[in-house]
Amino acid sequence: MTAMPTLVADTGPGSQPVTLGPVLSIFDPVHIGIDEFGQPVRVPLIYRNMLIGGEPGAGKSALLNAVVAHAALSLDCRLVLLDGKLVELGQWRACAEPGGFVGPDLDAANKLLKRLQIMMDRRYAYLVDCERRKVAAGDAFMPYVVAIDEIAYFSATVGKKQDREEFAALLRDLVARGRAVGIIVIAATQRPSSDIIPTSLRDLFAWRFAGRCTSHSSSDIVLGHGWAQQGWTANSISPTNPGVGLLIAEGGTPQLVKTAYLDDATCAAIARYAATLRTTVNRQAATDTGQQPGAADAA
Ligand SMILES: Nc1ncnc2c1ncn2[C@@H]1O[C@H](COP(=O)(O)OP(=O)(O)OP(=O)(O)O)[C@@H](O)[C@H]1O
Repeated sequence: MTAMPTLVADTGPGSQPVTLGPVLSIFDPVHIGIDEFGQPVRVPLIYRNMLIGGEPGAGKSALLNAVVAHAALSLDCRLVLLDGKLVELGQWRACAEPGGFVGPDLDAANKLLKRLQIMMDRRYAYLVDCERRKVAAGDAFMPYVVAIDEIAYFSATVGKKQDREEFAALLRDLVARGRAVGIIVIAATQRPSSDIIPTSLRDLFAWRFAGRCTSHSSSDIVLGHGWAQQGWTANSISPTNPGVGLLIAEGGTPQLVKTAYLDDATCAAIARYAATLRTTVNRQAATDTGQQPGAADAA
């Protein structure tokens, strides 16, 4: 695990400081579950994106929550959450950036993605100035984890066509260009169809997880064309086994995974702990530098 500082929370006048930590790092691989041999499956997410698809109840939100839990506990990254269902990621709201949680509101989602796009452009300008190709651990610019549940809600369900198309274009740009500047997109959909995930978008996700799918073709839409014909299809996963799915990495072969599951109470407890850590570290940073978190991006 990447070494991170232990933090001391000041719990108020007259009380003893409480030591908080340890914490995680977004530069570490994220534990997402176990493989069919019971071995842990850990995926490096930095400089990568993850697509999660599958039928309703397949376990997509559970996987998304496991990844967001790691990100929330990683004080070296910022969190942005777009939740078309409001309650799937709602528990992590206090861990998100100020203004970084959007519920079922397409206008707000587009505004947030536009802000990220501007920040991405500025980060690229900075990298060009420094003659570098990507952000690194310890940079003034922290990685962002952008979690989206559910893509189709914003890109195909609500609002005006023009706004939905704007959402799809902004998402595509973030997924295509965000990696080098530390923007990691984790996006879930219960509609793995070619209108929601065209091949050109799918191929930009280095990690793809297909929970149970209703057909071979929707499994292929997540994993990549031709895998079902070779016997790798999320259509064969039992509907009574949520959380099981096929995970594929760029250029790799699918592997069967049972994802880690955090129930609501556990998510809430981790979220409270992570929010306390984040408040503490932001307060310390403001005291030490006189700057608010994210100041490097605003400069
Ligand atoms: N890894 C897991 N282990 C055990 N149970 C799981 C796991 N993942 C999901 N489940 C169970 O399946 C249920 C549905 O999971 P989840 O809400 O993540 O599905 P989903 O694919 O996001 O569904 P929807 O598209 O309808 O939101 C959970 O409430 C939980 O009971």
